[in-house]
Amino acid sequence: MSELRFEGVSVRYGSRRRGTTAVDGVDLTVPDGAIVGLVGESGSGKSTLARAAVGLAPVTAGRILVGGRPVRQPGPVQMVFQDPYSALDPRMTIGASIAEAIPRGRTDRRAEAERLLAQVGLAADRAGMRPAQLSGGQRQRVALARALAARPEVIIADEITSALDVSVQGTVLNLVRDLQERTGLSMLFISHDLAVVRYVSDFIAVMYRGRIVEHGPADRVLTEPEDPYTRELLAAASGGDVSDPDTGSGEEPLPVRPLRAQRRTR
Ligand SMILES: Nc1ncnc2c1ncn2[C@@H]1O[C@H](COP(=O)(O)OP(=O)(O)OP(=O)(O)O)[C@@H](O)[C@H]1O
Repeated sequence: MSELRFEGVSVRYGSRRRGTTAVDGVDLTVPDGAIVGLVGESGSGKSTLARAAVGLAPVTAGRILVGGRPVRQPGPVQMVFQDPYSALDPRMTIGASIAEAIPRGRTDRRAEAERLLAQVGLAADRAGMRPAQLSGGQRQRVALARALAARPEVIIADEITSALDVSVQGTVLNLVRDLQERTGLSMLFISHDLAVVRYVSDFIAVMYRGRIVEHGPADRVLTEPEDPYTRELLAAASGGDVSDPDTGSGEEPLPVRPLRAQRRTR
């Protein structure tokens, strides 16, 4: 896995006179093997920044590096979206969708697809099913398996739990943490919801009107926020509205401190 680095990245849509600067001179690093949570309200530019890393938004200034080299397309960054249907062909079986994303030259694609299914917590017999036969949470697991199939250096997850029931969000977040620990993935994890971001992140970056207004270790940003906008987000999220499946009923709110940071400091 590799570091993802945005250096002075700007993205502008539209004409010079009547356009929008969606991303405005962003410097942001996702260290090798870390999860960076990117949080901010709708329209702050999070998705545009992510899309720039996979060639889906025009970089008008700055550069994006993976492992110190300018990012190539198609390349080492894989993105998972809010709506897993965008990545999964409804006519294809789950197994075929995953196998299709495995780079050519690998011998047993079927076995590899089954290994990836297991890695995201789905039984091998799901391979013959189609997306419509799965729940939203299961589809998101398949989307993650498909992203992993491409052997990326970095994964960008853009609002991957936003369309899920609250009771399912926690299981997908736990999967993200487990995958990161097992594979050493570098990950940019985007959500408008700080309660979600703090559950998985080593570092948190806060985006507001196209700029990063705060960035630091998750613990520090959550306990000593420097920017007033971060404080607002914290106040809004302090109840914690994500269920943690590990706590039994699935209805317990998340603790205010992120579990990830707690584990690291034990
Ligand atoms: N293809 C596009 N053409 C023109 N403007 C765009 C385009 N995509 C995004 N924008 C604008 O760029 C700004 C940032 O949008 P973006 O979707 O990146 O924000 P976001 O923080 O990801 O919000 P959301 O979570 O709602 O997607 C917004 O003002 C949006 O209207």
